Amino acid sequence: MYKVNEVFETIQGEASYTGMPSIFVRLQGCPVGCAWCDTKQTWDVNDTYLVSLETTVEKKADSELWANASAEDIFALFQARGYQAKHVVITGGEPCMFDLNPLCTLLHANGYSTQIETSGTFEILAPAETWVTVSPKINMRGGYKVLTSAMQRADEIKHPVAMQKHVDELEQLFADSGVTPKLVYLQPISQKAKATKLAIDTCKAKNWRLSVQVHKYLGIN
Ligand SMILES: C[S@@+](CC[C@H](N)C(=O)[O-])C[C@H]1O[C@@H](n2cnc3c(N)ncnc32)[C@H](O)[C@@H]1O
Ligand SMILES: Nc1nc2[nH]cc(C(=O)O)c2c(=O)[nH]1
Ligand code: SF4
Ligand SMILES: [Mg+2]
Repeated sequence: MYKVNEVFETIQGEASYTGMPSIFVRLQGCPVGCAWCDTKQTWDVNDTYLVSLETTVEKKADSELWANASAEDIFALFQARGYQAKHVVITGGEPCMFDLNPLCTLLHANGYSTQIETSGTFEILAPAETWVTVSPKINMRGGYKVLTSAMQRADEIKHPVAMQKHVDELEQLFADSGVTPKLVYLQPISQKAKATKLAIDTCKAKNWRLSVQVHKYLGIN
């Protein structure tokens, strides 16, 4: 069973798939502890907040409510809701705390493409066709380390930045892991002007790409 915080249909707002109509499945639970995390409501799994899957879909605001659901339950929900998007983004929380093979395999068999948003701190259990976005978490409170296997599996790296230290840590990770990723995105933390300038200047200098969380500028999910 997967622990589901929310399911919604929107436009992917980050990195290579920006602009792609997508169904988001946000899973509950994350021990990594990024100070600037924009989804802190997904960190804890509290049995007091266990609800039905329907309830999580009808959320009007971020909350810690979550539901147990199988891959089949989640797919049935897409059909019941009449979602039209054919790309599914599995995020969290930290989705790689779950075995994502059953969900991705079922979705691929039904004509969907899949993408995972992960911190790279847990083994990635998903089919080869799944697009993997690793947003490596370096020196966060929870003390988790980015796995070299995650760096090797990544189709793209997306790194939130607010200060030069974050850029330096990323380059150190590339050196330590021996992985030189093909696609590197810098994402300004929380749309701050200083973070955005740093990201643009660094992208120009290193031939990396900018990812600006388009959904936040648009005021949509
Ligand atoms: C909320 S995380 C969930 C998936 C997974 N735990 C991870 O960190 O990749 C989804 C994406 O949002 C990014 N993110 C979280 N808070 C952010 C913020 N305040 N500003 C910019 N990006 C942020 C993360 O780095 C990650 O790329
Ligand atoms: N529109 C939209 N795009 C996103 N890309 C990654 C997101 C995430 O929270 O993982 C996200 C999100 O929450 N909304
Ligand atoms: S790893 Fe992802 S969900 Fe977990 S705290 Fe960091 S940004 Fe938030
Ligand atoms: Mg988000």
